[in-house]
Formats: sequence, structure tokens, C-alpha cells
Amino acid sequence: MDIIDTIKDQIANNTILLYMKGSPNAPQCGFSSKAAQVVMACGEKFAYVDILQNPEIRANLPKYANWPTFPQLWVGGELVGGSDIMTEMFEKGELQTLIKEAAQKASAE
Ligand SMILES: N[C@@H](CCC(=O)N[C@@H](CS)C(=O)NCC(=O)O)C(=O)O
Repeated sequence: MDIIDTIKDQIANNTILLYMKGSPNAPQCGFSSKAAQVVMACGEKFAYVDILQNPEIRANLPKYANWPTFPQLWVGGELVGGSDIMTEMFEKGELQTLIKEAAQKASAE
């Protein structure tokens, strides 16, 4: 499968998806660590892709997403943003709402 199709599949098949360096329990970058903490604090199950284990995704996702860096949070097929945006939204309570609503919608489907 083409790498862009793989990325599209991952985004379509995982309602809450974090592209990050390392894993939520063993993040390999401060930005990814913060992002994983914030998503975990929202209390819903989420998927992640370790881009350090997937160099092709690391190379191609920024172009596809039009977002240059990692982490990247995707919810309901849409890019939310990186660590700064996620943290800002979390502090306002917006990320919790977005994630909870997306999880509810997915479980009703
Ligand atoms: N301000 C960004 C910081 C993220 C960032 O600068 N990430 C860098 C270092 S981890 C990155 O992804 N560089 C490209 C790469 O390593 O492929 C955010 O809010 O997420």
C-alpha cells in the first residue's frame, strides 16, 4: 500500500489518533510527552503511531497534513494540531469536549 493510503487508513480507522515520538508510556521527546499526557488526561482510549518506528510516515505525514512537526493529534479524521494547541485547548476544557464527543459518536456508529 502507498504510504499516503496507509496514513489515510490510520486516520479514518482511529477516531482519536496521536502521531508521536515514542509511546505514551515512553515518549521520546518533550513535545510528544506533553501531548500524550494531555490526551491521556481526557480519559478516552486512543491510538498512537510512533513515528520513530515509521520513518516513511515521519517523512510524508507533514506534507499530507500540511503541518510540519510532531506530535500531531487527529480527532474524527481532522487534524487538531501539535502539543501547543492541544495544551491550550486542554486548559480551556475544549480538548476534553472534542475527544469525548468524538469517542461517543464513534461508539454509536
Ligand atoms: N510547537 C510544536 C513543537 C513540536 C516540534 O517542534 N517538533 C519537532 C521536534 S520533536 C519535530 O517534529 N521536528 C520534525 C521531526 O523530528 O521530524 C508543537 O506544538 O507541537
